[in-house]
Amino acid sequence: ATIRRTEPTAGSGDSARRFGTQRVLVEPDAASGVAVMKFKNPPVNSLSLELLTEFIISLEKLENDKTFRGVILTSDCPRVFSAGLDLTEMCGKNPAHYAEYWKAVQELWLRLYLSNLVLIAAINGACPAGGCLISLTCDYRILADNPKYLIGLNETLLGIVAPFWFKDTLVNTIGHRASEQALQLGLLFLPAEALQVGLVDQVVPEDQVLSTALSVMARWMAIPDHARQLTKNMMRKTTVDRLVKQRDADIQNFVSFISRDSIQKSLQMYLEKLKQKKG
Ligand SMILES: CCCCCCCC/C=C/C/C=C/C(=O)SCCNC(=O)CCNC(=O)[C@H](O)C(C)(C)COP(=O)(O)OP(=O)(O)OC[C@H]1O[C@@H](n2cnc3c(N)ncnc32)[C@H](O)[C@@H]1OP(=O)(O)O
Repeated sequence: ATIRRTEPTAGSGDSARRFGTQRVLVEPDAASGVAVMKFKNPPVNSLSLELLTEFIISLEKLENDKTFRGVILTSDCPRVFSAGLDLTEMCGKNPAHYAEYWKAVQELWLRLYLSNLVLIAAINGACPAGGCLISLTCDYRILADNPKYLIGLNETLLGIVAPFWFKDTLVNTIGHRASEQALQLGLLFLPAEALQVGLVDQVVPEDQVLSTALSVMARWMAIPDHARQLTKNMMRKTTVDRLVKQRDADIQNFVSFISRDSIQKSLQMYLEKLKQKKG
């Protein structure tokens, strides 16, 4: 993927010179040190290998540019933040592809979860499974108050299982008992429920998600970076190390699990159900 610069937005000067890739738009504001990263992989921002790769490249570019201290993650696709991992990457492929794909999923989580940036999820659409995981890696989550925008780790509804580091991220956010129930039942929470259980930090009207994210960002960026970053690292490093210590085993575990005939059948049936739903 190549990073492309696009023309500055009207009346904004150099600080808003947008850049990004085909599937990840980056709207940087050097003056404030905040960049907005938008997933743009229509129709539902499914986390394809290309999107994951482009996301990692764009995130790394922002982390290496000391101008930026905070990133807001949001969607350029209407009604959906992200539909989660791209199911077509996990069925009908070969073990080598599954391994490559899972390595990219791990990489995205590792980079987001321990990022030195302030990360705020401006959740402007449905946020199941992998989409929910991305929002959980952020420091703060704002969800649009729309009953269609469900959020949760619903993997069991597909007949699969969220891996331990998905589980750990959820437990770190909503606690063990709430996670135990949510993961086993594959719960997708309504905005009010997500707020109540602590899955999101704020629920606001849809047209206020981005502005709320910007004002929350200002509050987080008022904290001296080094102190905040060391504290974030203190809170999250044990969780990250659990995966780092067994990354290859986790990949092998994924490949053997996803390659099972029963799992392949579940995923194919789930994909077909998604397509029938439209018919
Ligand atoms: C013992 C331990 C073992 C551990 C090993 C690990 C095991 C594996 C772990 C996996 C973790 C998995 C995480 C995931 O993220 S799996 C993906 C889960 N995602 C979902 O369940 C969401 C599915 N999608 C939806 O619910 C809806 O699409 C929506 C609410 C997001 C949006 O609805 P709507 O706007 O009505 O759009 P459509 O449903 O019509 O979809 C449009 C189009 O997109 C296709 N599509 C939707 N979601 C996905 C997806 N996740 N991947 C690929 N494609 C998707 C859908 O099929 C439609 O396609 P079209 O008909 O061709 O247009």
